[in-house]
Amino acid sequence: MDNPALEVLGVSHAFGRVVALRDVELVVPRGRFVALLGINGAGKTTLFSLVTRLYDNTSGVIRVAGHDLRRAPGKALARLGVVFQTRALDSDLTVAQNLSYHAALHGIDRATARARMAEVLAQVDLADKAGMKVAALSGGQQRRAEIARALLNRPDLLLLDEATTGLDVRSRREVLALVRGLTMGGVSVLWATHILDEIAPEDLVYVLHQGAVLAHGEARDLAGAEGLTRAFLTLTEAEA
Ligand SMILES: Nc1ncnc2c1ncn2[C@@H]1O[C@H](COP(=O)(O)OP(=O)(O)OP(=O)(O)O)[C@@H](O)[C@H]1O
Repeated sequence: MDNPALEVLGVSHAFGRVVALRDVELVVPRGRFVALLGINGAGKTTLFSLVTRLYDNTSGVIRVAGHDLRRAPGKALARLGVVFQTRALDSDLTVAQNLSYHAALHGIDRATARARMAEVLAQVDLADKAGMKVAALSGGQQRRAEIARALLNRPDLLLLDEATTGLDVRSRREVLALVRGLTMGGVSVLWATHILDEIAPEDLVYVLHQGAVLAHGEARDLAGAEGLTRAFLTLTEAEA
């Protein structure tokens, strides 16, 4: 259990001539909320696609909870929960139907799935919505249902790609608070965002720009006296 939840070591990726990631080094320690901060095109989704094995990483090493993604993909992916940018639930099915389908995909037996469903719906405060069609939920509730889905296999590491996109201010705050709360229960989080005010002073932050990590550390240290927005602009403008 001492291994970091995620280690990305010397990882690069290109789409033809477009270099999307350059020698990226990133670590998510156990129980931490880590923000991956970058503007559109920085490489956040590409990094997530490598960690989820949508793309094969041909350079460097990626380990999830100590399991090498190339040598032991099954073990590594079993420790992972993912909330993608695009909606992943079937809106014509109920929350419970969506979750049981996903549990079956993970090879979780029916009795365990039923218990886990109750557990994860309570974690995201949707215990009373299991029987509702996804289409009837608010945007914030749908995001929470997606987080519940990602928690079904009790992951060590939760990846969320721009999870608050399209949500109003209140729902955004709720989703963020909920995910931060999960770290108290031992889940480690990698939260990709371009929204600076989603980051708290105690968070670990990786600033990704044009595929490279420009800086990392606790947000309060990166922000210094000038504040995080100014520090981010200074870092990324120097590279523009
Ligand atoms: N399938 C692809 N084919 C070609 N180029 C791609 C592909 N996917 C991403 N890219 C390019 O790789 C770079 C990184 O893109 P990526 O989607 O990872 O960034 P991002 O930080 O997730 O941005 P966004 O927030 O807009 O999703 C960009 O220059 C993008 O145009």
